[in-house]
Amino acid sequence: MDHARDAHRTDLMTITRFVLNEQSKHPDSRGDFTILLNHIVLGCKFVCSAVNKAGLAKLIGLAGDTNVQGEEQKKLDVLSNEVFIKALVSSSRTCILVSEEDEEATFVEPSRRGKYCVVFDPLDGSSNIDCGVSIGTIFGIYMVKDEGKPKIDDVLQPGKNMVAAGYCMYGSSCMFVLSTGTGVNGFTLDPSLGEFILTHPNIKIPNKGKIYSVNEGNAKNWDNPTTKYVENCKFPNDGSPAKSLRYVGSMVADVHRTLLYGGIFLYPADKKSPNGKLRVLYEVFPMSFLMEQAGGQAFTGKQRALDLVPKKIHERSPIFLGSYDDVEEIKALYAAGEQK
Ligand SMILES: O=P(O)(O)OC[C@H]1O[C@](O)(COP(=O)(O)O)[C@@H](O)[C@@H]1O
Repeated sequence: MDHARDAHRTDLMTITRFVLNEQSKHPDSRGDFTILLNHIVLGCKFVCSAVNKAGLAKLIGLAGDTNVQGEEQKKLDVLSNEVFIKALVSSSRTCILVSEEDEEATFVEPSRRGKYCVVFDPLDGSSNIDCGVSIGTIFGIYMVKDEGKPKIDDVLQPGKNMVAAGYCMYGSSCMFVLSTGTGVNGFTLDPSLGEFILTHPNIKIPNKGKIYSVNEGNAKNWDNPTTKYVENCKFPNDGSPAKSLRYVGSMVADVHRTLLYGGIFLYPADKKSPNGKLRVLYEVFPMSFLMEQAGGQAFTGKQRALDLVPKKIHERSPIFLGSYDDVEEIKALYAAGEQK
């Protein structure tokens, strides 16, 4: 699809108009879904402007605290987290919030409570924040079972139960990519309008790609199927050309490229981190939801990623996601490994 040529055909479809149209697919939510998404969009615009002027506004560097992951928090991590917590609570459409930066889930007070649970990574790619390389925000949305009595089990659900997921990438352009369960659409922020405009309608990932994306620095600790798969990418044994390696080190940026160009992104388990590094609720699930909606797939090394049932809110899982045929290859290697 030639997005630039088709842009005029999407007749300046703003994300607000788009979501309003989507709203008709959520007849039960009385506009709640639109209001919630507009508050997430507002949070992304706020963070986008803070990231753009980080160097000028002394927002570079460490905040001085450590988060639940044991990571030193960056000033922008803390600011982004506060922005999204405020935006989500002020929407009066949420009841449980799970953030990468907060040890415990936030239960919204009854007077401002709504029916949605939001899991999010307010600023993903922290290792790239201070050098201006693309970073992003990732989110997933669940419906609460009983609005009157929200429980932590309402977010410890399989990823396939999410009603929407998305990310916002703060890169050379600011892009908001969203799925509400009926395909994936991309919106580019027009800074002069302050509006996200539909520029990438109905994104479909190519069935097979020419790119693999992994931190090869961990190679010595990988298991056999992963080692074999990456070896095949570099030295294909079927005469096909070698894949190119691309790795930004920000999941949002690496997954965004994979979604548009095809190929595979993997963060496997290794001897040092047997559950991998990436968090199930607010990294693995939203990206897997988007990948499946775009025609790709997401695999943990053992199962379909969206079938996972997390036991803890900051649980980690290995992940292999991207073009359908590329992920099939690694699934076959793990299946073969199991037979041995
Ligand atoms: O530096 P590594 O080990 O390759 O890890 C990079 C991965 O870690 C992350 O930065 C983790 O996310 P946070 O920065 O939000 O903690 C991902 O964005 C990225 O894919």
